[in-house]
Amino acid sequence: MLRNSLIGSLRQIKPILCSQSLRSLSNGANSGLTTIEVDDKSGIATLSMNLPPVNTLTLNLMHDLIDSINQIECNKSRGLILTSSNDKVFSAGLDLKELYKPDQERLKEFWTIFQDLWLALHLCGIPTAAAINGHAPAAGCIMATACEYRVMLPDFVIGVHATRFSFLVSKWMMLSYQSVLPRRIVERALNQGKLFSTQEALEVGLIDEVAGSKKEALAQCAAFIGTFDKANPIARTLTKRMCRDSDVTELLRDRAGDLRACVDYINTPLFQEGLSAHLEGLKEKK
Ligand SMILES: CC/C=C\C/C=C\CCCC/C=C/C(=O)SCCNC(=O)CCNC(=O)[C@H](O)C(C)(C)COP(=O)(O)OP(=O)(O)OC[C@H]1O[C@@H](n2cnc3c(N)ncnc32)[C@H](O)[C@@H]1OP(=O)(O)O
Repeated sequence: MLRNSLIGSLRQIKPILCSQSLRSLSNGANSGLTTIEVDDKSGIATLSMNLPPVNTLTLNLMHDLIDSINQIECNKSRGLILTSSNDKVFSAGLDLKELYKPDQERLKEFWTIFQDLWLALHLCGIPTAAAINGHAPAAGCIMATACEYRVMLPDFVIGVHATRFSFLVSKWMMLSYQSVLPRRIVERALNQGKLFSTQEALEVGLIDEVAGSKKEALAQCAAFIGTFDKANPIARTLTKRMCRDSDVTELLRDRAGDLRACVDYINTPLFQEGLSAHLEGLKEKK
């Protein structure tokens, strides 16, 4: 919807054609893996991921997230807060089972929808914030960095630890990380495969605030969204897009090339062996 129009022209505002009223958000044709609650007073929408046990980004969850982001934008909510219904995990990142000995066509679909989700979050016209109420490794962290503000609960971890199991990240994922953290910290953290504790994440600036509870985190995100009250919404949206233009263009200029590179890499023995060991490690943890 709004995001798709940007593929043609990043600087243009697409007229909002949606006709649903603000309070009538439903999950329509999606699989029900997300819920949307709109606060009557503030008009802010809370978008919760709800795929037990750990909100892995499966094809269906990513589809539902994109659908929900589009609905929230179309219904002219004042802002979007991304969070999780699970009280220990924000999101465990991409569904590793989709990457292990994958069916090639499904893998292409999977990677393409991951690109779509990143674009949907990155280009969302309204203010966005993440209430990180649990662990946020890998793509869980990338989703949070695509939002404009991050509030996290104590005693969890966040970061992109891909190199620990011989994964690479695409340049657009690195840019997302780099839009929040200084380049030298990103370089070191990506190379180390570092997962930051909540306190470390606050100290380096990966998150903006720590909250004592989910309720507080949601309130802090809402307060952040309220800071835009004096800005004209259209001017704000255009300015946000201008600020994000180079990162988004990096992906849009060659989406097919990114897809090819990822599919090729995922099919290498290096990747598959690292992934197999990682999956074993997750099983042995029990
Ligand atoms: C040019 C570029 C080239 C190439 C690109 C190539 C590659 C692309 C990859 C790019 C970057 C990667 C992005 C990703 O997001 S990969 C996903 C990485 N995520 C993880 O490694 C997280 C793993 N999970 C955990 O660490 C823990 O589960 C977590 C989140 C801390 C929660 O812990 P806990 O509450 O104790 O829960 P369990 O560990 O017991 O997990 C419950 C259950 O879920 C299964 N599971 C967990 N995470 C995943 C996952 N990501 N995918 C699939 N399944 C997962 C886990 O195995 C348990 O299953 P069980 O059946 O045993 O109950």
